[in-house]
Amino acid sequence: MSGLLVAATAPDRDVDVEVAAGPGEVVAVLGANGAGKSTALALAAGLLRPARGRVVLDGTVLADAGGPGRRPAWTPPHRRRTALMTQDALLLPHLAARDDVAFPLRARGVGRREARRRAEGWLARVDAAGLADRRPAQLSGGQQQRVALARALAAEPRALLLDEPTAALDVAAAPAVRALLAEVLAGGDRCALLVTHDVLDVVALAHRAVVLEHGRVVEQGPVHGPDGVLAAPRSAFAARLAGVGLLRGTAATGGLRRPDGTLLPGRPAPGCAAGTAAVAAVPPSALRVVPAGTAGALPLVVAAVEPRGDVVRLRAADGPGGEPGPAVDVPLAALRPGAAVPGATLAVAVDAAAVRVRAALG
Ligand SMILES: Nc1ncnc2c1ncn2[C@@H]1O[C@H](COP(=O)(O)OP(=O)(O)OP(=O)(O)O)[C@@H](O)[C@H]1O
Repeated sequence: MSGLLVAATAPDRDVDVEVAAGPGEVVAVLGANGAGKSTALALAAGLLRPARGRVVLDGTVLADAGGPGRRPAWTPPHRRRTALMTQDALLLPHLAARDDVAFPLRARGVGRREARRRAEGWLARVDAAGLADRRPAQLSGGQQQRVALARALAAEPRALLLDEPTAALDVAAAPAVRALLAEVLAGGDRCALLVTHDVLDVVALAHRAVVLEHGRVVEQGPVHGPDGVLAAPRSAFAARLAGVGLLRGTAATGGLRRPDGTLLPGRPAPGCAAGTAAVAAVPPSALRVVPAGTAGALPLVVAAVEPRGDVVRLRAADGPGGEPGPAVDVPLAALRPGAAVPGATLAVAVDAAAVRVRAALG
């Protein structure tokens, strides 16, 4: 099998994940702090030995804890054809960028001159040719990440492991590094796992996403499309990341039956049978404030008020499982006195076509 499979339990941590990336696929690994994202990458990179399960890259078993009919196996990190890039570039302080990038090549036995020549090529690849002679102290955060990416690529990995690569960068540097990653990740059959808390990284770089909670995969699917993890999330974490409200109930013809008996209009996804536990993903664009008493309107009790440019986002309280409450955007000039305060009750019309109803997570 081509691509990367991490189906393993970490030692001494309550993390037991199954994450796969096919050839050329970028998989975003999402979840709250402590969910197990970095642990999944550490298992792939060989920084942790699995207590159970295995890690396989392009059909080669990199790690196997062994078991009935399976021998234990272990490939050390530097032999794995994986490259890890973290939010801190971790460049060696005494080395010029050229020598830092040449480091993995030298470790693989490439001669000094040839390693430097190739290192310069990789620096050029990440638009950092002019930085070859500089040491880390002479580089900005964004420049350091470019050099770190060149070093990762120099190892010619089959799997790139990116742990919050844009998290430490300022608002000017992050888009440039993101664009560079998009270029590097596009095409070819090298796969990647991308840990991020940034929805822009997810939409710009990833094809699929897995969501971890307490060391387990709770949700996975494509990033894009109407039933993707962002448009139709099923976990509270993915809904919050996507800026989408999430309501619980049971699937019904024409929407979601809420515990209070009201029907939230929406489109049940294929296979989401009426009467089964379900969640509705409600983007702010699906809601519109209408005059009180409008036929079919639902009440929204404001819990939080967030100014956003020329609109104010009025958000209902979170659900019992921490699901983000649905929110409606109201143009500043259209706000009535008393509407933009916690406790206010608004009437909202729901665009059923924009609300996706999917089976609740087990
Ligand atoms: N070095 C360690 N030794 C023991 N337990 C650890 C270690 N590092 C992390 N853990 C535990 O393993 C679990 C998963 O941590 P991990 O760092 O993988 O989460 P994460 O999703 O990457 O979080 P974050 O977003 O904060 O980076 C947590 O319970 C954490 O406390």
